[in-house]
Amino acid sequence: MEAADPQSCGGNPSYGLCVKNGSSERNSLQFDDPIVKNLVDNGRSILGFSMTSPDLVICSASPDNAGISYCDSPELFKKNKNCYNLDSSMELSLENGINGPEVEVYNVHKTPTVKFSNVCQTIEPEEELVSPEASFELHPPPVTKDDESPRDYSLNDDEMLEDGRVSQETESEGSEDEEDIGVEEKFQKLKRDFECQRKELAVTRRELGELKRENHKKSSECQEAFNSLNELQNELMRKSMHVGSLAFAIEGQVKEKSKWFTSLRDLMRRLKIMKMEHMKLLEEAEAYKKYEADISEMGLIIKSKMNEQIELHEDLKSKYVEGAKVQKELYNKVLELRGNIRVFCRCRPLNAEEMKGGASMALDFDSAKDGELTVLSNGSPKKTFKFDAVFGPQVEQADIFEDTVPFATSVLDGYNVCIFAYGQTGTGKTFTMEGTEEARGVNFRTLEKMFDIIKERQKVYRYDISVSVLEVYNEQIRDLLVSGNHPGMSARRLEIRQAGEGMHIPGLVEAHVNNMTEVWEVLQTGSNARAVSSTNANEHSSRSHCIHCVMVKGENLLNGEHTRSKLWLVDLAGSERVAKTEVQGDRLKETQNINRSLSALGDVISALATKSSHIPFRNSKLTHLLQDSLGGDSKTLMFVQISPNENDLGETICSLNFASRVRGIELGPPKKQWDTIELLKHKQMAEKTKQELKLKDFQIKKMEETIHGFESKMKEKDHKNKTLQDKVKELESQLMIERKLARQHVDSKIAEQHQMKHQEEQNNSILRSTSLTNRPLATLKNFNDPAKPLMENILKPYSIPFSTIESSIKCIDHSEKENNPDLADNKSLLPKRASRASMCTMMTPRIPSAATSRRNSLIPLPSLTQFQTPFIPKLSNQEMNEESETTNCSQPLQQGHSESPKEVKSGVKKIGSILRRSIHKKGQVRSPLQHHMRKVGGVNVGMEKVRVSIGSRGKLAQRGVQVGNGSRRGGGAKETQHKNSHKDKERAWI
Ligand SMILES: Nc1ncnc2c1ncn2[C@@H]1O[C@H](COP(=O)(O)OP(=O)(O)OP(=O)(O)O)[C@@H](O)[C@H]1O
Repeated sequence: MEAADPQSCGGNPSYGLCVKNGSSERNSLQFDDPIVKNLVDNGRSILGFSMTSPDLVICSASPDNAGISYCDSPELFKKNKNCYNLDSSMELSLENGINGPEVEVYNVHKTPTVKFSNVCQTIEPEEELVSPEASFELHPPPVTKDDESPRDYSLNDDEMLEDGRVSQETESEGSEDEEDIGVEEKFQKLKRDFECQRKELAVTRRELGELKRENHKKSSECQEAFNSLNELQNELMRKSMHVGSLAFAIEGQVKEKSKWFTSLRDLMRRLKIMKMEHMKLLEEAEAYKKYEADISEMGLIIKSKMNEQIELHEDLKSKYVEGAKVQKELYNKVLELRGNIRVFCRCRPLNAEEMKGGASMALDFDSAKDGELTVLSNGSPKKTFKFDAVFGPQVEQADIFEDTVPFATSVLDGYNVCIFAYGQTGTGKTFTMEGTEEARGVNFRTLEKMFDIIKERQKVYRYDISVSVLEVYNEQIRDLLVSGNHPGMSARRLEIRQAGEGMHIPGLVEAHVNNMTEVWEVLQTGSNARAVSSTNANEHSSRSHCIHCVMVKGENLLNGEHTRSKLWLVDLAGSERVAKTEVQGDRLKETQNINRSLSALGDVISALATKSSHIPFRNSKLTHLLQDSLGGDSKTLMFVQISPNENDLGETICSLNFASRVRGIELGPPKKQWDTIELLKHKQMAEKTKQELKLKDFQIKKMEETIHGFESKMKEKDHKNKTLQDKVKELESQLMIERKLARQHVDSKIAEQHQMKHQEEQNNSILRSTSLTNRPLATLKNFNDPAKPLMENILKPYSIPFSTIESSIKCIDHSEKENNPDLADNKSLLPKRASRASMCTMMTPRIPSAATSRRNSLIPLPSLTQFQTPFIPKLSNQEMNEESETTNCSQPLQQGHSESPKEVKSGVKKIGSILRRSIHKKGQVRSPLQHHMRKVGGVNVGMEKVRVSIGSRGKLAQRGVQVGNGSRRGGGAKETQHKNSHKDKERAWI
């Protein structure tokens, strides 16, 4: 069967069916209705389904029949315009399926429109949809009135006869001039043709009936698909709602989580700071521990030193005991010497001149060993003197010094010692004291001995020796070590001052000597500077009293004792008789001064001998200077020098008498000359050390206290750290509990939602059943009557006013729901939503919704906005109400009159694309969406992370959904079968 070409049919605007016979004869059945032409055109309907294929509906916007789509191809439209009457239009409704009798043709002033259904867009244009698939809902087509019987496009026999008659009349009128026989034959032929055509028409009618039935089948399948599509949309809607609520819950959880994280971060920072402080305190504590260890080490060292000192002290004590013994022995010897003044008598030998003059010896030295000296007069003993020692003319310098050594020792022991030589001029005083280079005198030897002893004592004692050399010349003190002081020259006068430690001459040069070389130089310097002149008695007579003052500072290294002692080595000027020496001028003056000072010395000695209360030390410079040595607390050694010449006997006896008086002086026990300054210094040092020890003890106590304080602080810090760590742990545990509670809350919400949905569905089903029961029995009969068209049965329940659905759509603001789960959970809104969903669930066999997988992102797909913008705004409230009303009315095909063809086109396109996409999504894996969501990137990253963190919850939710659908599990096998069949159908459609 082919659609007849209008042009081939004589250019008549009317159309018909051309039937090919087996004899290749082409008979055409012409119809005025262009729809019939469309039905048979190329075996495919421009309505979108094939007349020859059982696959039925191919969506006009389907890419499979893009070139044959209905009304969306301008070419076809143009072609149709060219082919049909320009003014004619048609209007088909797929809502009622492709039902031949239901196809109505309108001739004039009709706009070709196609009404799939009243597409109910549940999502407002401004809404942020979660899923485009969930954003629309296709409602079943409006009800076709039962009383509207489908128009039968078949031609009646009468009409055909009339047509034949008409054609016969026209032919007969046209063939008046033809022959009668031919007419009869033609008539018969035409009659036969007519009969054939009638038969063919009957066949065609049967075929048309078959086509109708097939059409019914296809329409029922289409309705099923439509219902399943609605079901899927509703499921998608529910899922999107669920996803929105989940997203809101997640957002809340994320916010709470961020708060917890910030608090946790703060706590961690505090903990870090506390840890840093703890580390610092630990370091300080370690440092203090080190200090403590150092202090303990110091204490140990001090203790060891103390022990050493104690040992040394003990050693010194023992040594001191030994020294004390020696000292006692020496003291006993001194006592044996009758006091502290020892007098040695030395007689010089006769000089060559005296020997020439035949001088005789006036002294007897036979008992000299016993310290006795006998003065002879004319060969007979005149007087005997007893001295500590008597040295004859042949006694050498060294022998004399042997008895002098103890005085040197006494000086280093801290005693003041005075060794002086007294005697007549020229008797050898200078020789005894100074000596010569070959025969050193007492001065040199004493100092030498002293240095020897110092060397011996250097490990125990430390000495400082300085030497001053001065002379008393004409009652003036002269410093012989000052350069430029020449004899006879006026020099700066030195005065004697009384100091704490004795007599002191300010400005006197003190030459420090460390060895005998230096001593010799000093002695030579002084000797050279001494005033010496030649007299009758002595070629080199000393005209002054020469005094060597050796100052000794000793320090006992063991006990720290300091001593300051003096050794006076005095070479007195020789007494002489003026008449005898016959001196004049300066020599006389010098002699007078010398004798005066010697007389003063004699007076002092006499006073000391008689223990006079007044000792005239100040009568002369000499006695004043030797006050310490003669005073009693020093040791004195006097060499009384005598001449053996009988001519000098008088002077000898005077000298011996003087010496005898000196020897008779009983001086008190010598006193050790302690260095009081050093003693004071040591006392101060001892006090200082005591104070330092006290301070150190105080510091040690303070350090111990600080260490104790730090330890207590450390303990406090440790306690604080522990408490903080416990707090952190508590907070973490609280956070975990909160997370668990939030998860449980979300899961419970999801479960509640599912339960609510389930209940609502049940309620709605009950309501629908009640509404069905309230319906007329005829309708129910029709519904249950399989002979009736399925669309009639299906579309009946959709008589619910659409305004309620629309209002429910309006009321549900998805954006608000997503941001406010309470709103989403609002029970007042749920029935509206449920009423919309129930329209699909009640009347169609329930297609179990497969557990739709969660979307990978919550952001809307780009296609949604494209879809919403042109289409959704058109569905205003009024329009929707109108549409719902018109849906209820008997003319469903007139609903789209208010819409322009372009809008309808775009709407149809979008609906088709959405349907295709949703079916494609249902039939295929959701990978495209996932792929798309992965591409979304930046915005979705945060939520993606959150999703990862709540993945288990998502699973739980999915489980919850499955649990919520537990009632469906009973028919699980059936459902799966149904699913598979449904999917197979979808694939077949695609
Ligand atoms: N024991 C002695 N052995 C040898 N020579 C001596 C001895 N004593 C004195 N002489 C000599 O006698 C001389 C005079 O001696 P010295 O100058 O020492 O006497 P003096 O007492 O100091 O006289 P003055 O009082 O005038 O100074 C010197 O030449 C000295 O060498």
